[in-house]
Amino acid sequence: MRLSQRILRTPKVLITGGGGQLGPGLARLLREQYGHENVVLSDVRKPNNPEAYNGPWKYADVTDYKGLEQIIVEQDIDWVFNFAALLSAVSEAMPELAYNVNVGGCKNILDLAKVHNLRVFIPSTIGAYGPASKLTHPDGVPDIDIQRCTSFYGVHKVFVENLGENYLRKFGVDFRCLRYPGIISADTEPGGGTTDYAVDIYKKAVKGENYTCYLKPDSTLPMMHVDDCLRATAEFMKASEELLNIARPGNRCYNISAMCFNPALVHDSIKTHFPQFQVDYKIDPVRQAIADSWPRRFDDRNAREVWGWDHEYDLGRLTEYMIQNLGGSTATESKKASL
Ligand SMILES: NC(=O)c1ccc[n+]([C@@H]2O[C@H](COP(=O)([O-])OP(=O)(O)OC[C@H]3O[C@@H](n4cnc5c(N)ncnc54)[C@H](O)[C@@H]3O)[C@@H](O)[C@H]2O)c1
Ligand SMILES: C[C@@H](O)[C@H](N)C(=O)O
Repeated sequence: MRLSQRILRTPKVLITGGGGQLGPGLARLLREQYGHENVVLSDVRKPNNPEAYNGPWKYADVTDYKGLEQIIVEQDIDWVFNFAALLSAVSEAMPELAYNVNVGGCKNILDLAKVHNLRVFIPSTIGAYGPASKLTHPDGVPDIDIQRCTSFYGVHKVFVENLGENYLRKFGVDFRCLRYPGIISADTEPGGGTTDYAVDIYKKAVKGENYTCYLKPDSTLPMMHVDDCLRATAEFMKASEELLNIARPGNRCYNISAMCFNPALVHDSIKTHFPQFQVDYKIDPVRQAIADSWPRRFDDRNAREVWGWDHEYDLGRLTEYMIQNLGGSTATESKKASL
């Protein structure tokens, strides 16, 4: 009964925390697939992106259960993508608020999913693993590993991964979760994470300025182009409940991976287009400690085998994309222009 209802109609979607780095792009993608009126974008801050004006926009605070419930009922929501969060560096600076949003907000969403029969997507992160994982699995941390995190953000995410899977087992809530790498986008700002340097470095290069990096040159982390991340999210959310239940019963948290790099490698990649571009280093101890505790590589073979995940962007393609979309010219374009 529940399943057939979900299959028969176009889902009505709510994106919470939708005014950040990832929400606007997800809304754009889902509106192309399900129709503009069927995707409600929401946040606690005023609309700050063009997508907010391309369809319904609501104020929604994930720590306010009743307020969320009102939107879910009035808008007849079927699927929720909960993007509301405080990222790793901000969570270290504001741990109480971070707990309320990252844990309390997700608990509200899961409770509402139980009451109103929702499919729920809550992203997790490479930050859901602690220092032991990268030592035990230097070639790629797998989906199932000991998760002893040393950042508040990581601790919150691990709790929500486990709570979501327990709501699946005990109450049948259709909870889904992908552990994202650091995400790189050209048209939206990163929200205060440890991986933000990988966006900022391109902005400086395109402006013709040098960059001072807060992570060490060899701090390797898993990274991903935003289009790969959002496509994975949309595809995973569409995968049938039967497929996911049969493949890995009770288990709904998948790693996804595309590339791994560090500041020195991005610098080299940018220099193939801007040979004069310089990077120096002024280490931020808080973000460096977080980066040091995270996996350098991610093993995402379950996502690839079970529901067909694959990435499109590697570092070379990412660099070309960032330069073009931030208004610069790649080496090939500059060469053509000079002929
Ligand atoms: N961007 C990445 O590199 C990355 C990597 C791994 C996981 N993730 C996860 O993806 C999700 C989206 O990340 P993002 O980069 O867009 O984050 P972001 O920080 O850019 O945006 C988060 C949004 O949440 C909103 N918000 C804060 N408190 C809220 C509240 N009480 N109620 C509703 N909204 C609230 C903020 O206003 C902000 O617009 C998060 O769960 C994050 O942990 C992101
Ligand atoms: C990796 C991810 O969770 C986020 N970009 C952060 O650095 O906090």
